[in-house]
Amino acid sequence: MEETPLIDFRSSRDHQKELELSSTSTESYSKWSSAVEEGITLAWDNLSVYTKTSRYQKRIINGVSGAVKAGSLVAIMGSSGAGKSTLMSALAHHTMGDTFVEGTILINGRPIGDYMKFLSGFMHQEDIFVPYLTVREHMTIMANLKLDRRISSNEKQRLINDILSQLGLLNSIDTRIGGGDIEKSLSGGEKKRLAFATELLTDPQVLFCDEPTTGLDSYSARKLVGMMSEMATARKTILCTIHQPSSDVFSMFNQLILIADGRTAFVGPTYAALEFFEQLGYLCPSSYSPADFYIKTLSMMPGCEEDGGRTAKRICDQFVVSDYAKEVEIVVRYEIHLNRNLIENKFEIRKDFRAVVWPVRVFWLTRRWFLELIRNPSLESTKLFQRLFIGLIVGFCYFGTDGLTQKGIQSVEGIIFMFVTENTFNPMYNVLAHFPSYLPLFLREYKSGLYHPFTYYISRILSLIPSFLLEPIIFVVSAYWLSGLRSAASTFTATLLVVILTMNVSSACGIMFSNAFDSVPAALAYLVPFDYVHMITAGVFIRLSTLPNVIAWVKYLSWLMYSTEALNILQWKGIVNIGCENQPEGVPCIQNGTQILEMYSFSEENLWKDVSGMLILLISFYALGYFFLWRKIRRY
Ligand SMILES: Nc1ncnc2c1ncn2[C@@H]1O[C@H](COP(=O)(O)OP(=O)(O)OP(=O)(O)O)[C@@H](O)[C@H]1O
Repeated sequence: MEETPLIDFRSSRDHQKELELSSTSTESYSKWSSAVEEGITLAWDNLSVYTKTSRYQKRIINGVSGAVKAGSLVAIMGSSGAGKSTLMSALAHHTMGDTFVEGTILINGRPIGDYMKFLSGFMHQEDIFVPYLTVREHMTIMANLKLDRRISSNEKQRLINDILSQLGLLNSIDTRIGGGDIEKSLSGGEKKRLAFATELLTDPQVLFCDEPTTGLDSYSARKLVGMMSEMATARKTILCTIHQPSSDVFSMFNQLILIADGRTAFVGPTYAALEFFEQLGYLCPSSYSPADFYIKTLSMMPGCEEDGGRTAKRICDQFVVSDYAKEVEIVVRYEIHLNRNLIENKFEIRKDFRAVVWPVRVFWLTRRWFLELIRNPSLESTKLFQRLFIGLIVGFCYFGTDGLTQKGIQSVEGIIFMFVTENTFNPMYNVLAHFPSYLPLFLREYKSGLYHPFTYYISRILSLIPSFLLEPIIFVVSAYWLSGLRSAASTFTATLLVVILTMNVSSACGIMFSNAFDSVPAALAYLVPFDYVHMITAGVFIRLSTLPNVIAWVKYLSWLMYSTEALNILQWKGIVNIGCENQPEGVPCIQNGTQILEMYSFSEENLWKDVSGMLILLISFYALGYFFLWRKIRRY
């Protein structure tokens, strides 16, 4: 394959000395890297980015062109709101659903596309982690999701230790990442470095970093940018939006893109920007750092927007006709030429890469969610204790119930009601926040190609399965024997299975609702009336045969009805000797289980129908839950 000739638009000038840094140790991991080791030139032409809502459309980036070649460490600078993040997201193919991009973006002559997920890394401005994981756990899980499956565990650990040590995080390897109420956790700067470390795992060819130094002290910022500079010397292409870098940090960037109000004010070597500003009559005072000077000159200070705007416009207009713009134009035209003439692109994405197989991906994700679940005290341990407590209260309240007496019938019905409702409403509301709470993390990881939404969905559900089993077991075991229900082991086991199924259907219904709506309050607003309909049609509060036709069909969608009927059958089937002692005169005496079942319009024959009905609902709720999740992510 022929080597793509790269045009060096710095070659015509005496530019600053390249930093003589030893080749980065991340190079040694590129054996299994997801892209082959060739330089990447990124070029964009007439690029505009819009946001569009139903009510308005706004142009954020305004027909800009530019190019960045392999080995560049690029600072994208401009005042707040100038469009830096938007430009970088567009170049990284990382735009959100309400944003659309017009124009050409090419990587070595190839239009950018979904393949960017495998070629590039993206470090976001705001870090999102699973707070209950330690640094080691986070990195291990990420390595197992991102890296080639042929890399051994030992190699992965070596790579992780190496990256963490370069970023000064080795001492914190067993510290929880933290956030919220976790006491011992990483500092903001350490989290930033951890986010960078996560991106380094795959040794990407192009790295986009949105304000990587924000929140770092000057030493850490220098160290981080120093690492990026080393990567650039290894032919990586790195773009960073950056705010107020110190002079020595700024001097490590060899390319500069200045943005003002969505337009390009400068693209070219960092050393040349001062010269360009000087040509236009803007001299950097000796007391100013160049970075501050550019921002100040281009910014629209409150109260002086008009003047600032005029200055920025003039600089942008002058840049378009400058020699610097012409040099950029040469690279852009060359890339477009490669594209038009279908010249073979000089990189093959994932040529030798063997991705982790699906079940292994599910395993690592499930492990992550499970760790989060068991370590979050507000979730699992509290819930298990609560179930034990309520189970014991139910058991003591109905202590020693004798189902073979007239009074006992009502108690048994009360216990069944508690078994059904306690395993319906609590679990259903408990899972409502489960999916929305990690939606931002999921969207970010999904967009970076880490996994398919289905993998995420399955793993989140699998991580809940232990509690979906443990909770009803604790509840039934603590309540069943105390309350004096039928003592046959087979009846107890069947009751336990029905209750477990009930809890699982309820949770699946909660998961469906949590994915169908954008927030927990919105989901609750619809779930509460939904629950009422199902509760009324459960058969306890109304004889099912008397339901008006218009609503009678709902009972077939009510797992509360299936569960109540199944538990009634288990308690009353075959019971023939209910005593009528002390029954007041004139009050009818119920003598056997069949009469009780008939009283609620239940049938002894329906046990398997009830179980099947619940299984069908379980599968349907999970399927609909996934459909709603899939529909939701299409908006982003
Ligand atoms: N999805 C969006 N919907 C509406 N406006 C948006 C959207 N994204 C960005 N903008 C607007 O576009 C402009 C540029 O935003 P952007 O985040 O790119 O700026 P920035 O230069 O990175 O700013 P900062 O340095 O403060 O992060 C801002 O005025 C912002 O409010």
